[in-house]
Amino acid sequence: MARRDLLTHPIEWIKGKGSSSNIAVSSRIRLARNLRDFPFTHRCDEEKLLAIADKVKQVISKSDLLKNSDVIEMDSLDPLSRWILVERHLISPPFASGGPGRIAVIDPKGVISVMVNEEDHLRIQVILAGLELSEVWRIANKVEKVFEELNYAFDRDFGYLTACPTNVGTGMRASVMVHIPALEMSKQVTTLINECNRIGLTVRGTYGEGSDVLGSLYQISNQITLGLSEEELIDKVSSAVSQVVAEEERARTVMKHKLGISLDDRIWRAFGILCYSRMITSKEALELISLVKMGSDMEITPKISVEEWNNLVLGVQPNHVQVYAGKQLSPSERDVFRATFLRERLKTIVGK
Ligand SMILES: Nc1ncnc2c1ncn2[C@@H]1O[C@H](COP(=O)(O)OP(=O)(O)OP(=O)(O)O)[C@@H](O)[C@H]1O
Repeated sequence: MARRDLLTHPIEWIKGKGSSSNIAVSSRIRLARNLRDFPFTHRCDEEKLLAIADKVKQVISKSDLLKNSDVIEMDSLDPLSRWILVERHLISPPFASGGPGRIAVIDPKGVISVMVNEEDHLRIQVILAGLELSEVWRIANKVEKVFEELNYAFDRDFGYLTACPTNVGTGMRASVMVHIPALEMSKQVTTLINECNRIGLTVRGTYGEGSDVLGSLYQISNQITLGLSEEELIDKVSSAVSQVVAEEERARTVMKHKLGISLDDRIWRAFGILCYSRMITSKEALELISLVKMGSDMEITPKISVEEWNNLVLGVQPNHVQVYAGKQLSPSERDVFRATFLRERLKTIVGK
């Protein structure tokens, strides 16, 4: 796939259709599965990794659900294109380093993506907008069935066997990306993280384990995979996220009462910088976009739809900027390009 096509390939979650999607941006389930007849990926030589990839490709070619998907060999993509897939949440950052037998399978709607030969032989991922883990689970289950003929490594006592013991059991991580600027501004995030940890959930940065939080986007997911059923884990994450959504809404109302005009001023200043700056880093842009989105939700600044917001968030990421520009840019040229991109996009949004 050409780089430009990677940017125009549909991705369902960007559209923002789904419950509470102004705060619960996207729901994701990933299932880790391994093939019984092969060692875990870190113990496989190149020949075995390629054999796994071949088996997966054969199954895909026969599957009604997946046969029209793009099957992308990581090593056939240049690094920039790989990072576009990461920024769009279709593959994980470690997978972008490529390697033999590493393929990404992406369905035409951009709902399903499967990483082959990541930490596990198969990492099945489904993402939809909003707090929609049950629907995501329904789809993930169907994808899981497609690959079942490859004979999953499964133990009657432990469940699905995975390369990292923390995933043994269901092999499932159910996560929801939440946009919580008001909880951040009112310094309630540490309490939220502690509360989540206490009930067996974990809070991660925007791009998963070990990544930074960008533009107040946090990922809440199950920590344990053993001892509870998939449905129980999904219920646990869903009800915690519903509470977080309610707390974020409450924090916004309290902030509006407490800060009044100074909150309006802060949000309008963010809006002004996005509309008029001539150079801007991705970090600053994401922080300001986050404030302006909250301002739009609170009817302080002009309406920005969830889809427009998601496109702004993706569009300011370093690799997206590079591809939009169509040529290699230095970091400061990127900042100039990003500022121009934002001015133009916001003009269109405000002019609607
Ligand atoms: N709710 C979500 N919406 C969109 N993208 C998500 C969501 N949750 C996770 N991701 C993306 O999935 C990728 C992997 O995230 P993370 O490392 O947390 O999960 P994992 O690979 O399932 O976990 P593990 O650490 O157990 O291997 C990241 O790029 C992250 O952006």
